[in-house]
Amino acid sequence: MKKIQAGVIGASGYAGAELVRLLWNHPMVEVSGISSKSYTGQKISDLYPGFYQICDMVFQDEDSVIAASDVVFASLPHGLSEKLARKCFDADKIFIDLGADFRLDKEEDYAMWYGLDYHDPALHKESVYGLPELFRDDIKGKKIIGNPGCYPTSVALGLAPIMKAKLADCKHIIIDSKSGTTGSGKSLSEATHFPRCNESFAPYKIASHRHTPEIEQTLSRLCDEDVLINFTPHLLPINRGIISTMYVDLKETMKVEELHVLYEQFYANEQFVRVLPLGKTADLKYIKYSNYCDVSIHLDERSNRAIIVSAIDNMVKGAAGQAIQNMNILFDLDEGMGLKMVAPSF
Ligand SMILES: NC(=O)C1=CN([C@@H]2O[C@H](COP(=O)(O)OP(=O)(O)OC[C@H]3O[C@@H](n4cnc5c(N)ncnc54)[C@H](OP(=O)(O)O)[C@@H]3O)[C@@H](O)[C@H]2O)C=CC1
Ligand SMILES: CC(=O)N[C@@H](CCC(=O)OP(=O)(O)O)C(=O)O
Repeated sequence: MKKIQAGVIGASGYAGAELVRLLWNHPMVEVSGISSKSYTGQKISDLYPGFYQICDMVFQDEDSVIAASDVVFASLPHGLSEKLARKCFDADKIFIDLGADFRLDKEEDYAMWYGLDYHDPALHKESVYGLPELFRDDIKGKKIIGNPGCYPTSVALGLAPIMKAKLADCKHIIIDSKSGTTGSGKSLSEATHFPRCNESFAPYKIASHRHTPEIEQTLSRLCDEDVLINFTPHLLPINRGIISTMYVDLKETMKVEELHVLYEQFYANEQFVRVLPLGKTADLKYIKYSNYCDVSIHLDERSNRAIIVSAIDNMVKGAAGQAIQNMNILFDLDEGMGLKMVAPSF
């Protein structure tokens, strides 16, 4: 069978380079081209020596990558993807955007939280929010995918069974998330500078993080009611991983065993969401470098408050791995192809 020609725009960035790493080992993919503006003409292996003698591809311009590809992944700062998506759409190529440009249904949310406008609104009607476990049927047959944000992936997978069963008090959901520093990309920033973040731990963007509308959009869609959250991200002094602890007041009195059964049934057919046995707690250790999302179920019986913990690798399930899952769906392949790696245990 002919291999899929897959190109990566923004392959010099963290999420882009992770895409190249994963696509390189995908049995049905040939990496057709990689782009960077700052490193055009240089090899990816010069920038990231882990690729040396395995993938010594040279960074090209964006148009050359698009021309050579059946599917184009874009991993760029927000606001740069619309024009590329238009080129791909008109050329009948699939476009998978790792940024936020195709994630939000309402243009006013994008304007409010990202300070940007849609320049090609018609294109957004052709796109779909690509969270496979929750919206798989909507993804099939689409040409433009808005790959979910990293925090929103961990939250949506963690809360979907409760939301779908309409068990949550939708106006009082508290989400406390922690991310490793690769979440902020390769640019040098004060917050992620080693002596600043090492041996430190603090929340940031309290009540103002741009993932808030994306999380509310997904949770509202699942329960058919307007959801209001308090979302507090924290910066963890580690490279990879997101752990989200979520507090939900339940409308009915439940036993933790009942809640656990609800989750086990909801995710019974999902290969990348692992509902942990009761008594276990999701832990970044066991999902790093993998496409798995671990979810552990807890209940404070005194307050009838469910406490759900989810863990993902922000670079894999939170970005590149999920994007490849979407590609597999669109090309009618096994959804887990190229993604079934087990996390290292130490
Ligand atoms: N890091 C993460 O955990 C996650 C990231 N994402 C999203 O993925 C996207 C990429 O993020 P990340 O890899 O972390 O970011 P990086 O800063 O590491 O990489 C950004 C990439 O964009 C390119 N770029 C920057 N400015 C421009 C420009 N003006 N024109 C063309 N290319 C440009 C850079 O290329 P150059 O070499 O030319 O500088 C680089 O390849 C973002 O939208 C981010 O929100 C999504 C989920 C998780
Ligand atoms: C630690 C850190 O800085 N994380 C980033 C996560 C956002 C990200 O990666 O962008 P997406 O919207 O594409 O998911 C942040 O808080 O902005």
